[in-house]
Parts: sequence; C-alpha cells; structure tokens
Amino acid sequence: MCEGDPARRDPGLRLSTYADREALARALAAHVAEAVRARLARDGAAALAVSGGRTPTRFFALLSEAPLEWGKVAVTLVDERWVPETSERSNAALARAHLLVGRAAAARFVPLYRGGPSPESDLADAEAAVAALSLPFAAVVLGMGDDGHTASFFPHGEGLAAAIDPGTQRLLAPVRAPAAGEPRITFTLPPLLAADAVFLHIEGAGKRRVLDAALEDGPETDMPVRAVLRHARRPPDVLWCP
Ligand SMILES: O=C1O[C@H](COP(=O)(O)O)[C@@H](O)[C@H](O)[C@H]1O
Repeated sequence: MCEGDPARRDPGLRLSTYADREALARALAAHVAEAVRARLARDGAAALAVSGGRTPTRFFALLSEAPLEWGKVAVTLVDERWVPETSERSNAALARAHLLVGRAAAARFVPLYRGGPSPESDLADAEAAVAALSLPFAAVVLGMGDDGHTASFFPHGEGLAAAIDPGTQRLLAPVRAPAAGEPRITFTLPPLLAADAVFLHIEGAGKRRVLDAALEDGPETDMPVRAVLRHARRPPDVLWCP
C-alpha cells in the first residue's frame, strides 16, 4: 500500500495497485475465474455480472480464455443502457464482442435490455430472467464513472433511491439521469453486494481522485459508489492502476 493511499483513511478498503492496465486485467481475470471456479465446484452452476463502459475490454479478453466449465456459467451485466445491441452504446454488445468469445463462448448470456420501449415496460421480464440465475453471483465486477456512478447508480438520478436502497427486494431498477444518456436498467444494490466476490475496477489518476472523494463523508446521492463502499458485507476488492 502506498503513501496517501485511501486505504489509510478507510482501514476496511481492500485496494490493490497495479503497474498498468495489462497487469490489472490479468489479476482481475484470475480473481474472477477463481470465484467462478469455486462456485462451480460447490453448486455445479455459477452466475457472473460484469460492467460495461470503456474500461473492461482487456479484462474481458483475458477472462474469456480462462479454463472454466463455461457451459455451466451464466453471464449478465450489472447495468445496461436502454439501447439495442446494434448500438455502440450497448453494454451487451461489448460483452458479446470481448467476453463471450473463445472458451467463454459456451457461457449463457442473459441480457438486461429486452427490446421493449423502456426499462419500465420490460422490468418484469428482465427481472424474471435474472431471478432464474444461480444467485447470489459468484462474482460482480463494477466500474466507476468520473462522476462517482457505479452500475447505473447515477448521482441524483430518478430512481436512484430505490436502486441503492439496501433493503429493497427488487433485483433490478430503472434509472434516468441527464449524465446517463439513455434510460438505464441496473441491478439494485442488494444482489450486487450479496455476491461471493465484489470487485471495483478503476483505472487512471482521475478515477483514483474520484475514489478518494467517495471515501470522504458525504451523501450517497452525490457519489453513489459510496453505497457500495459503505454497505458491502465485506469491503469490495478495489483494483486500480495509473
Ligand atoms: O455507463 C457506464 O459507465 C460505467 C463506467 O464506464 P467507463 O467507460 O468509465 O469504464 C460502467 O461501469 C457501467 O457499466 C456503464 O453502464
């Protein structure tokens, strides 16, 4: 741990620093594969939830080559932009292009976007699809935006309070926010935090400053990643590289 590390201010934070993106992606792929393998050994089936955005592509490529019984693994997204997979904004398209290839092509993908006009119109259908997964997740991999959002928990978003309610029984929630672009559908906080292993994958000096700020006192509605950091049963593993 280095000088000035936020872990010094928050003894519960499990922060690992890597030299570069490649080293981080390798480590994350190994950790996630280990969590999935452990669940497969125990239950014979496992579910994994990953993030979209720009950050995870190298991690996806490395994880896709992991020697796992992928045919027994279901993959879904922690959140989705309400766009079809033909859109370059689709998190599902990203996962299909970079993760559900190679060995991992044998995995079953469960998209959150269901093709209807809005997340609200398709919420019940999407929730039925994810409720059939082998929950809790073996692993959840979260990203974080420069505004402190994670999954689709956007600062002051419409639907945010319901999505980050630690007591909600819902698995999914619709969220809307100007910064989100499209309407969103997101896993709520409880199923994400119930995972056997929760990882927060962040890269770059800017996001490190955002993490530092999120570790300070302040409302979760300003920086919703705080909900993850504060309510996790066990602190999430934060993987960071400059
Ligand atoms: O919109 C989203 O953004 C976050 C962060 O994305 P990045 O491009 O900064 O890596 C991502 O974790 C989330 O899944 C996605 O929907």
